[in-house]
Amino acid sequence: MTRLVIRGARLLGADAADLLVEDGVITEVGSVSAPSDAQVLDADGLVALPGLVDLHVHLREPGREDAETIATGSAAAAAGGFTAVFAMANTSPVTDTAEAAERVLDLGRACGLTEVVPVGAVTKGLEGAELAELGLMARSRAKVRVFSDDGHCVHDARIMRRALEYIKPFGGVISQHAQDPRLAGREACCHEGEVSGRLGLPGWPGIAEESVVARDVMLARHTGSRVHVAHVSTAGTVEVIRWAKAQGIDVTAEVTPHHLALTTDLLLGYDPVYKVNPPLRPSEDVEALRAALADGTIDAVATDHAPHARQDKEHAFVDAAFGMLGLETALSVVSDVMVRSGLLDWADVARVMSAAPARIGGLAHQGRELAVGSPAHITLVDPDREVTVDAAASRSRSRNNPWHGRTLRGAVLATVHAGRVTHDVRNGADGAPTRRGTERELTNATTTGADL
Ligand SMILES: NC(=O)N[C@@H](CC(=O)O)C(=O)O
Ligand SMILES: [Zn+2]
Ligand SMILES: [Zn+2]
Repeated sequence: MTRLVIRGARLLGADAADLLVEDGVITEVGSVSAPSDAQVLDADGLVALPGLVDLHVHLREPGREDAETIATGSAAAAAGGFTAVFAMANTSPVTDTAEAAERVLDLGRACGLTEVVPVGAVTKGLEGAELAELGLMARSRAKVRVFSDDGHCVHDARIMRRALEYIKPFGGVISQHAQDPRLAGREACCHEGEVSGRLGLPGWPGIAEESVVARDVMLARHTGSRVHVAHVSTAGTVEVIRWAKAQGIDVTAEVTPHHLALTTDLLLGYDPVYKVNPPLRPSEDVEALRAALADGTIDAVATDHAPHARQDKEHAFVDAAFGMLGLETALSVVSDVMVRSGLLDWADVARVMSAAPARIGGLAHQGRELAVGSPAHITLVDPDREVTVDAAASRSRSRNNPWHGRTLRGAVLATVHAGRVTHDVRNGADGAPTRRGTERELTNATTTGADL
């Protein structure tokens, strides 16, 4: 039996306590006398959250292992406090078959640093024309429940309707990248507004998102099925979701840390690190997103971690790839922007970064209260620790980190996944030994030949 004792953690809504973990399950909460064979993790003064769950990451494997692999992405996830991540289907080949989904699942398990849950494509090849094998993916070992063409919008209303009907019997959900392709064309690369005018860049208007979300909530109502709105970025979308929820429509939504914190004016320096889809919006939108996360209109925070190799990102703004890293900084950004301002407390963070995403994604064993009988997925947070982000220190294989050089308050110090410590910053100076340890495990455990 493997045993772990977590000493003196601040549990939500309770006093500090020790946790005894045996074979991956919490077996005692209170004052625990450590068995002699137990590993001990000091959590004095740290907030213990249920392991964080990310509904939206891009791990790039298979196809773009030069940007990220399931191994490097898993290491970044563990460092960010995540015990489960949903890997988007826009890989090469696309995750649009049961075999492809099982392969992602198996690669994630071989790493063992976090649960890697494959997202299935809605349409074959993400082409928007023909439904993918939704039922086969759902019935596979990967038990796919979340389907998304993310990177592309399921823009054909008839396909969206069919997909919603199809996934309803097995409790699936469609995560929609809401972007009307006619209102925000391929060339659109920043928010349509004053800044796009000044920069002379083609704009992506908020209505391109809002109009698709309005249509989709009506399709969800019509089919009685479930829609999840990926990376909500505008105040107008928040209004639509608020209305839909008030009608009892089965809709959920996520917001990214970057849309909660960063605004369009960062683009004035033409730095492609800030190029992302949907684009950074003006501060009025950012304010509305924060308020919506605080009042529950937006259910979850999801990173949309989107690593890109240098040769794809370091271009003139119009030509650079869309996307930014997010896994390692998410908790710190949420702490800095939402907790310090008093908009959320730590119990709310547990809800929006763990319980809600676990529920939306259908993971019954994740997002659970830290109590006897729960699986030991635990994230230990120091709410007062200041971190200055260093892109070069990332576990990710890519360096498109918009937080580089910024100081954020609140940080993940350790992560426990299924009873195993997958990250511990204090395990030596600046976390370096942890990192080496992690990398050794990774190179041993994967077949990708990742030269970490
Ligand atoms: N968010 C992004 O800017 N890019 C994502 C795709 C997506 O989430 O739409 C990517 O795959 O790089
Ligand atoms: Zn997207
Ligand atoms: Zn995405």
